[in-house]
Amino acid sequence: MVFSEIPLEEKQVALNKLHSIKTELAVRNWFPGNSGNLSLRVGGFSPDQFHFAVSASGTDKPVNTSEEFLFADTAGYPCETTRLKPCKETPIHAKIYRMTGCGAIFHVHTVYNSLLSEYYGDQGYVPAQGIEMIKELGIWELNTEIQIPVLPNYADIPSIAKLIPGTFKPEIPGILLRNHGIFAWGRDAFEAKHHLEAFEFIFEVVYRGLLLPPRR
Ligand SMILES: CSCCC(=O)C(=O)COP(=O)(O)O
Ligand SMILES: [Zn+2]
Repeated sequence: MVFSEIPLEEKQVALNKLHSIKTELAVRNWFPGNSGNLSLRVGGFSPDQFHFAVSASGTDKPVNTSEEFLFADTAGYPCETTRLKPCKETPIHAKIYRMTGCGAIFHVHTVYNSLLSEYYGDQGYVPAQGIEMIKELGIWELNTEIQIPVLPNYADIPSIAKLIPGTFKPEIPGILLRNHGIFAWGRDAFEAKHHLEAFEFIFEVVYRGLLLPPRR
């Protein structure tokens, strides 16, 4: 489907949805220092052609303006005339859409995801086991260990995007950038938010668990 064929109504619904999620996550202080970005796919999907609404770069997320989002194409380029620039991590969003066919991707920097991605960065994943919240990622095996991939935090974002296929685990709807933040995705905005919340809960449990003294 070409961009102009996507109904205006669908585009407006996507923008409204992203705006309300942005507001909700900002209240939790999940966008400190202008960090983080959000995207939501619109129209049909094929790995070679899709479009998504994405945060404009450098916006102060807790502040509401009329210039928060724009639409980008498969390559991450704007597909409309706008003075806004897509977020710096748009090539990562585009790569995740291409690989997963998901419907929404949310990226946040938090203290827990930053600390754990650095702590476990050398081994390339954050391990988590026996935490009930893992079920919210759609993984129901009892006491299973999940491994949340950690990618290097290169300054050149397309170089990070190229590494995604090598670390991608279809059962884990998220990846970390080392000492940077998480990208969590889902079939739609509801599921992506749900996954993001589950990851952040898991990170807090893992982090706090590392601080507990050994049992006597
Ligand atoms: C401390 S923010 C550095 C850029 C970044 O990682 C981010 O998530 C925000 O980038 P944007 O282009 O969306 O402003
Ligand atoms: Zn970031």
